[in-house]
Amino acid sequence: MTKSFVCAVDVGTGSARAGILDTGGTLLGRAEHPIVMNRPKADHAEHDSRDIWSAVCIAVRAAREKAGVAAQDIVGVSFDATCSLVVRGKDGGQLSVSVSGERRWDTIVWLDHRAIAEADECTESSHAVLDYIGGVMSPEMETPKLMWLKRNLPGTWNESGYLFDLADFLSWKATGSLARSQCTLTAKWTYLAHEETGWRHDFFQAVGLGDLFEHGNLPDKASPVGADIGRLSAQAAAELGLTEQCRVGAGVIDAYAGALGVLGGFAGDEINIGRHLALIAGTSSCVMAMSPDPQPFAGVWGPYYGAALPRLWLSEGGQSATGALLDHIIRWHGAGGEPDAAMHARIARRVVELRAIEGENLAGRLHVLPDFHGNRSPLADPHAVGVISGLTLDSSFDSLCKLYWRTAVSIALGVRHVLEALNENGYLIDTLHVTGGHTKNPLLMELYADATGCTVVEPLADEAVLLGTGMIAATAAGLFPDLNAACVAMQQGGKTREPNSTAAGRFERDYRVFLEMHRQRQALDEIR
Ligand SMILES: Nc1ncnc2c1ncn2[C@@H]1O[C@H](COP(=O)(O)OP(=O)(O)O)[C@@H](O)[C@H]1O
Ligand SMILES: O=C(CO)[C@H](O)[C@H](O)COP(=O)(O)O
Repeated sequence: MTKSFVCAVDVGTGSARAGILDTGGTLLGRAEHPIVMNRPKADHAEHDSRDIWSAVCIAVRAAREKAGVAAQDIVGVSFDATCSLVVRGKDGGQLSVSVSGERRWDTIVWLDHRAIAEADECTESSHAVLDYIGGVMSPEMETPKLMWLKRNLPGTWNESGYLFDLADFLSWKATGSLARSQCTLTAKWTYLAHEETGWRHDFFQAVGLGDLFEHGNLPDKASPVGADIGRLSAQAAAELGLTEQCRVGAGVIDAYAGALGVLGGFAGDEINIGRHLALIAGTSSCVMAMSPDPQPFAGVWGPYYGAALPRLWLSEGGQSATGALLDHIIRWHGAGGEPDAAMHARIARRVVELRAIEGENLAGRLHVLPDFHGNRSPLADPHAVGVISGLTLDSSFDSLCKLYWRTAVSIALGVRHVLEALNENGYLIDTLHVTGGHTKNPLLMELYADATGCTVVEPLADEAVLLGTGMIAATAAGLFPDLNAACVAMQQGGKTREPNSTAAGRFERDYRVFLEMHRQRQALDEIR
C-alpha cells in the first residue's frame, strides 16, 4: 500500500519554507528560499507577491526532492504566512501599494506601521468589533492598511479587485478558490466567526470602507481552518512540482500554525489547554493561549473563535520586534555587523564567559525597554518606543555582548508581562511551548524559563510551524476525520526545561525596573 504525505508551506518575514511530512508528523525534507522586502520609508515595508509565490515553488520542489517522496504521494498541501496584505487588480494582476508606484510592490508587510493614524481612528470608533481585538486596533491588522490605501493611493484602490491576507492569496494562487480562512478573517479583518453573520458592515461604513466588498472579492462566510477548498490547479501543480490530485486546506497566519504545532497535542483536552502557552518567537513574538470560553480583555488580541483549533477561543498577545530587535542591536552597535547565525553564536558564547567572570548580575545596571516597534501587548500601544538606560562610553565588543544580554532579558520580561495579563484574566498558564528562530538562541531559551518562572517546552519537531501547517494539510486531504484528530496523531512532544529558582530574585528586581521604565516612558511622553 502506498503511503500518503503532505506538504506544508510557511511564509515568514524573510523567507518561504516548505516541508514534506508523513502522517505521524515527521518532517522528511525541508527547504527554504528568501523573499525580498522593499523599505521606501521608515514605517513602510512591502513585498512582491510574485516573488513570494516563486520562492514558495522553489522551496516546495526542493523539499520534495530532499524528502525523496513521489509527487503523486503528496495528497494535501496548506499554506501559512505572515498577516501581510496582498492587493491585486480586477484582472488578478499586481497593483502597487508603494509610494514609489512600482507595481511589483503589491503587498503591505504585516510589520508596516504606515497606517498608525487610521488604526487610532478605528479605535476611536468604539465599535463592538473592538471587543474581539482587545479594545485597540493595531496598524498591523488589515482594516487600517485598507483605509490608508484608499486615502493615499486612490488609483490602486479604484483598480483593486482582490484583497487578500497572504495565506489566502497563496491558496488562491494554488487553486483559484476565493475561500478565506476563518483564522485570517477573524484575527485581522474584524470578522466575528462566532456570530451567524460574521461581517459587521456598519463598522466598514463607519471607517470609510463601505465599498470594501466591491474591491475585495471577500466571501460572506469564512472557511474553517483545514477545510478542503479544492484541488491544485494544473498550473499551480506544475509550478509546485505536485499533482492536480493534491487537496488544498484553508490555511492560517504563521503564528497560528506554530500554535497548532506546539499545542495541537492538547486538542480535545479542554481542562488542561488553558495551562499552556504557545510562544512563536521569530522576527516578532506571538503569544497564544486557548480556552473553551471567551476571555476578552484589553491589551490582548481576541478572543478569536476557531482561529486555530475548532470550537476553542484564542487570545493572542505579542511583541512586535524581538528577533528583529536583537538583530538591530547587532547592526547598530559599532562593534557589531551582520546579525547572522555566526554573529549571534559568537555573542552568546562571550556572554557565557562574561557571566562566569563578572557574575550572574552581568551589566545589572543596564536596562532595556524592548518596545522599539511599539508595544503590541499588554499595553496595545503602537506609539510606544524603546529605551536603554545605563549607557557608558564603552564601545568594545564586550559592551555589545552586555547590551545584547540585557536586551534578551528585556524580551523575556516582555513575555512575563503578557503572561501576567493572561493569568489575571482567567488563564492559569505555567508552561511555555517555544518555537521559531529563538530556539536557536540558548540565552533566550534559558531566560524564557528563568525570567517567567514557567516550565519551558522546546518541541522535538524541527519546525513546529511547518508541523502545524502539515496538520492542516492532512485534515484537508481527509487523512484524519478532523483537525483535532490530525493534531493529536501528528504532534511530536517536546523536551522540558525547569526554571532556575536561584535566579528568581534577580529577575524579580529586573521586572520591577522593567515596569518602572514603562511608567517613566509614558510619563516622558506626557510632558508638553
Ligand atoms: N542561529 C541563530 N542564532 C540566534 N538567533 C537566531 C538564529 N537564527 C535566527 N535567529 C533569530 O530568530 C529571528 C528569525 O526568526 P525566524 O523564526 O527564523 O523568522 P521569521 O520571523 O521570518 O519566521 C532572527 O531575527 C534572529 O534574532
Ligand atoms: O501578526 C502576526 C501574527 O498574528 C504576524 O504575522 C507575525 O507576528 C509575523 O511573524 P514572524 O515574526 O514569525 O515573521
